[in-house]
Amino acid sequence: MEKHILIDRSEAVKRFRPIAKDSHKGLQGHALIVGGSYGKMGSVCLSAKACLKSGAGLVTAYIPKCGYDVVQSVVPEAMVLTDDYNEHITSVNHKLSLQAIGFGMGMGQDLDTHQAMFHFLKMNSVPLVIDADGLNILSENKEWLEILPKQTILTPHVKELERLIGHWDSKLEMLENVKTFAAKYDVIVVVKGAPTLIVSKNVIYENTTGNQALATAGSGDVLTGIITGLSAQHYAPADAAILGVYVHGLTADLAVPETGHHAFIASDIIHYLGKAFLTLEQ
Ligand SMILES: NC(=O)C1=CN([C@@H]2O[C@H](COP(=O)(O)OP(=O)(O)OC[C@H]3O[C@@H](n4cnc5c(N)ncnc54)[C@H](OP(=O)(O)O)[C@@H]3O)[C@@H](O)[C@H]2O)[C@@H](O)CC1
Ligand SMILES: Nc1ncnc2c1ncn2[C@@H]1O[C@H](COP(=O)(O)OP(=O)(O)O)[C@@H](O)[C@H]1O
Ligand SMILES: [Mg+2]
Repeated sequence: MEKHILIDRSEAVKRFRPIAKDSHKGLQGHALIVGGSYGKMGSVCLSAKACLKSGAGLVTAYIPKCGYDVVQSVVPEAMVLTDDYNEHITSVNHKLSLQAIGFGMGMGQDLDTHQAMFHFLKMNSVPLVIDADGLNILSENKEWLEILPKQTILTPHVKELERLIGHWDSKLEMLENVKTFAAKYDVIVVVKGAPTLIVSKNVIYENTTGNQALATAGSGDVLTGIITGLSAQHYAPADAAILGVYVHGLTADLAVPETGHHAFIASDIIHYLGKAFLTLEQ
């Protein structure tokens, strides 16, 4: 029989590791956030900042040239590498030693960007989180799923999931199809929604945190940053996904008594991350 596990505080605490007193930024992991295109650089800012605020020691953003001033100004803690091209990504060239990569937010789907993603996937062996246009490009090139690093984390919302695995008629059929897909390609699928479900090795995890305040632009970009930040700290991929989804939802639960549902925006997820992580240390 399949296992169905609710992600509650005890499941999160089981996985959470406080930061060691003698740690330093080198030990906290270096994450690369690859994404952005003209008009969608905010997605990278949100991801990079969430990644830092989840404990990653170093974060570099890899973006098209036009986003340089934006990311340097909005997230001064992050380093920035730029593509040769101005408005979208055409290659992913770096010589960094990395512990995790978050890929795809705001990236667009230009054909040059397809090529860049293919060459990147062929060369890359670093733990990977793929979101948004990274998923959309994969959906157009399904044979590339074979070259993903094992246990890559995919974070589709329902529409992105449908592009990836095709149509379903019931939630049961969707879950069956996601399980088959996850097993075939040895990936972890975070099916974002209300509630978010995580499918990993034939186990379905159902998140218990979060609310409708998260129905706001950029909240998925923040989740990708959080999961990438945890992956950079050597959390096993499933643990990074489970803990990431839990704290992401918890920020909204903690915030709503103060912000209400309407005024809560993706930056507030980042703002409340400290309070959310603190609940796990108590
Ligand atoms: N500030 C920035 O820079 C931001 C940049 N962003 C970047 O923009 C790019 C495009 O991403 P995207 O998700 O907006 O476009 P897309 O995949 O076509 O999905 C849209 C359609 O999907 C559906 N849908 C979505 N969620 C659903 C759900 N839970 N449950 C059910 N359906 C759902 C819904 O379809 P409908 O229901 O209207 O048929 C909706 O109209 C991407 O790179 C992203 O990173 C954004 O992150 C925003 C902030
Ligand atoms: N009504 C809701 N209840 C709980 N979580 C929600 C709700 N609406 C959206 N979310 C969460 O917000 C995030 C939205 O991600 P996504 O659609 O990728 O946003 P974006 O692309 O704008 O960053 C997901 O983590 C999803 O689970
Ligand atoms: Mg998204």
